Amino acid sequence: MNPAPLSGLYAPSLALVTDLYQLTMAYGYWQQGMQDRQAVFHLYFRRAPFQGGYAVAAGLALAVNWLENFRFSAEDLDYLAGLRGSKGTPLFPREFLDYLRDLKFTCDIDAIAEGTVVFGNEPLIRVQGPLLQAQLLETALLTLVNFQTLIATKAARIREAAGPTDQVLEFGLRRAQGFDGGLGASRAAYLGGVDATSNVLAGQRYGIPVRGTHAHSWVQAFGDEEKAFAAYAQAFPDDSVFLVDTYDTLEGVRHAISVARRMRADGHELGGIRLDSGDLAYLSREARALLDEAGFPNTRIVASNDLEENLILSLKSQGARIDTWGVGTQLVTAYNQAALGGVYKLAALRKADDSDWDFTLKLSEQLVKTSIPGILQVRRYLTEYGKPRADMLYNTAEPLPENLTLVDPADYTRRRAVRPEAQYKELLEPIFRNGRRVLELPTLPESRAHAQREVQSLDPSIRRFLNPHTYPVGLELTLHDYRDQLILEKRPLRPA
Ligand SMILES: Nc1ncnc2c1ncn2[C@@H]1O[C@H](COP(=O)(O)OP(=O)(O)OP(=O)(O)O)[C@@H](O)[C@H]1O
Ligand SMILES: O=P(O)(O)OC[C@H]1O[C@H](OP(=O)(O)OP(=O)(O)O)[C@H](O)[C@@H]1O
Ligand SMILES: O=C(O)c1cccnc1
Repeated sequence: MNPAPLSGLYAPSLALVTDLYQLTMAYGYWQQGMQDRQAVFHLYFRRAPFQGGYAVAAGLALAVNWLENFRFSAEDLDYLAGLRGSKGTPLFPREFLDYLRDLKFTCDIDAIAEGTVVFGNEPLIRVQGPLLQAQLLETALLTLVNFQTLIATKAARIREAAGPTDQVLEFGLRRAQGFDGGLGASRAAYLGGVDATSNVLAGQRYGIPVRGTHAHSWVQAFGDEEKAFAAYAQAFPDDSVFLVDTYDTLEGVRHAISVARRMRADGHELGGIRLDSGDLAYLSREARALLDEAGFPNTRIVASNDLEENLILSLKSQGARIDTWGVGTQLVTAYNQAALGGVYKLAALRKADDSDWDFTLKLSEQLVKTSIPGILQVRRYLTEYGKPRADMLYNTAEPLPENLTLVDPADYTRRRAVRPEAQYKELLEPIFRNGRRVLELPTLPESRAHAQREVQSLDPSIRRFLNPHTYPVGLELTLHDYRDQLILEKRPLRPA
């Protein structure tokens, strides 16, 4: 189960998941007769989130699902017909709305597979097609890819801290940014590396394994911890994890052990205990000792309480004996970085007489924020062991020189020569041609497995949380020179 069916939580048509200005620009292009000029847009972010060294690309399957359902329904058009400008006249004439009604999606889309590690300035999605259509895709593509990539990256960091063998459970729904935030976060968190979610709707929609323990209310409802545990064990004799901190954590562990003994006499094993407050390092060590002494070395210790990657690392360094991490708020809200600042920029436009491309850029006072012109591809060079070594952005509309040089877009004096024999792969792959999907997308578990291999293939210096190394992403020299020339042409010469 991969793309979300566009039903239930959503309206049947989602073309109105956009900003008004996309539609006003679309109308303007149509009025000017520019609607079918071929255009190229790139979707990319400038800096990896969480001050980290990488991001995990995510959201493509949701974007594909949205694109395959892209159409303006009768209700959408009725609504747009009712919009008025400040003088009270209709914003959009009927002829334009008829045009939207008959609009067929015909773009070519290339994208980087979900789960791939990506870096600043790299197009995750490249859209080539009629200007009006390509413009209309901006907002929804950004909404989907920014959030999914943000949360998948956070999950990958939490997975990194927990290590390959601990279990990581996502418990965030109650603290998420609404139903849709919770659903999307559960998907992205699974893709990024958590093992399961407590979010049942995400389980149903995406096939993510669902897991859980019980709340304090369960214990409170019985008033007596042992009775509460025994009752839970009666309901789920082979699937019980007892929350032991309602009154006194270590007393709670003793009560759990006493119930676990009775369960064993009946042929069942206690799955685990959960700690949700207090000093998790100390309490988990003490709990482990009590469980081991009592003959329950395989009973798992789950911890929760505002956990995130740095806290997990700290708990591990304190010798915590936690083997299952329940992570909610910090993961699904990407607590320390509210959003990924991905952008969608026009990079090429056919000339009015269709004779050639004009490559376009958006200037900025800061060079790093100036966009990159061209019809870009991302080429990833690999070490002899197949690990990422450096990425090159190049313009596919121009011939590549024989000797390739990468130029750091933030500092043109930093360059690397590409060895001619270096192995590489092209990251942007065709997803749509002329509006038709040409690639079977991987399933969500396949993308998740890909993400884990990808993150592990990065050098630890790039994966670390504190001051990670910058992975080299360079512009191919002729692209760099061309961009520089365009910047100089466009930048006004100010008086000294
Ligand atoms: N050994 C530890 N080292 C660092 N941080 C810890 C340690 N143990 C717990 N924490 C974290 O400290 C924060 C505060 O936990 P603590 O249980 O003291 O307060 P609390 O959440 O207010 O407790 P309660 O749920 O009882 O109100 C949580 O994020 C928790 O995960
Ligand atoms: O801390 P988070 O990372 O967000 O993980 C989710 C939290 O949600 C629950 O607490 P809550 O107080 O809502 O309910 P409970 O403790 O009674 O289950 C759970 O016990 C976790 O502490
Ligand atoms: O199952 C759990 O333990 C759980 C679920 C949601 C939030 N906190 C904990």
